[in-house]
Amino acid sequence: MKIGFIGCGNMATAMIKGILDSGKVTAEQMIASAKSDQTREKISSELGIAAAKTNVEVVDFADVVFLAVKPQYYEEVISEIKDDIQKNQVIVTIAPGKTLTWLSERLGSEVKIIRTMPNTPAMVKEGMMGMCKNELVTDEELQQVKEICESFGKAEVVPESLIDVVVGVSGSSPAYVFMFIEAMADAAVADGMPRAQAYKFAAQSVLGSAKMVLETGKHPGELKDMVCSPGGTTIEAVRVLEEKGMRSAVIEASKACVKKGREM
Ligand SMILES: NC(=O)C1=CN([C@@H]2O[C@H](COP(=O)(O)OP(=O)(O)OC[C@H]3O[C@@H](n4cnc5c(N)ncnc54)[C@H](OP(=O)(O)O)[C@@H]3O)[C@@H](O)[C@H]2O)C=CC1
Ligand SMILES: O=C(O)[C@@H]1CCC=N1
Repeated sequence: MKIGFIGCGNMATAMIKGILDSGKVTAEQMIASAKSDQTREKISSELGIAAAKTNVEVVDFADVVFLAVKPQYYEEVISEIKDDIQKNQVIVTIAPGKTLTWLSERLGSEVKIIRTMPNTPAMVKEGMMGMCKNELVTDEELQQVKEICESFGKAEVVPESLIDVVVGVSGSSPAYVFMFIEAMADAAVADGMPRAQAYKFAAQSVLGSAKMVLETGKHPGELKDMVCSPGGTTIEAVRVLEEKGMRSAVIEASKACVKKGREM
């Protein structure tokens, strides 16, 4: 299978590296385009795959084409490539807000489309992706693309109605987690710990806690209770987090994120 990326920024670079490292596809089977000469140079030198001069070149080469430009450029890029898309090709989108209906109206009603929402932890092969398809994509084609995407993390098929929710819970959420890590480290620095050490302690605690949720199958509340000794330190922190509205802040932030995605 030949894979192409239109746009090669943060998200595409992470995905391409994961795909290449998995060995499922060779560098000769991949191509990517970008706006600037500088990025095209990086595609050849850092990723070691062909750098396309035009977006049409990507479509002419690949069986599966990822649209990895910012949502505001989707319309422009689609009008550039739509006449070159063949019936057996699959177009994979990664932008928030661009529904299968919106995409079909612009790409053409006969085009196979998979709509996904990845996240940047793909850079360390710990991504989380939600994906859905239009009726022209076969289950086998969806499975093939899913397997490619699993080379940079986990992927799950969801109904399209949940893709905006995926933006809130995993597409954008790494940003909230980084803020949480930064804040915990700031507190440690305030109490005298060197900054680099503070990031390590904070990040490893988040990594370990996330693993506990995934690997023990226990309710997060139960895991929280296991840390809170009666009359101890943790329950004091939990009391202040509740007082400051931590859970509500996260819920409201995530709902604002989902709302924005629906409006895009
Ligand atoms: N960043 C994230 O955490 C996530 C992003 N996404 C989605 O991924 C998509 C890409 O985001 P991200 O990687 O962060 O963005 P970047 O800005 O990092 O990358 C965008 C890329 O698109 C290229 N580009 C711009 N215009 C064109 C064009 N007309 N033709 C070809 N290439 C073009 C740019 O080229 P150049 O480098 O030359 O400027 C750049 O390589 C977006 O739709 C975003 O919503 C989804 C989930 C998470
Ligand atoms: O902020 C954004 O719009 C993109 C989509 C999800 C993460 N980044």
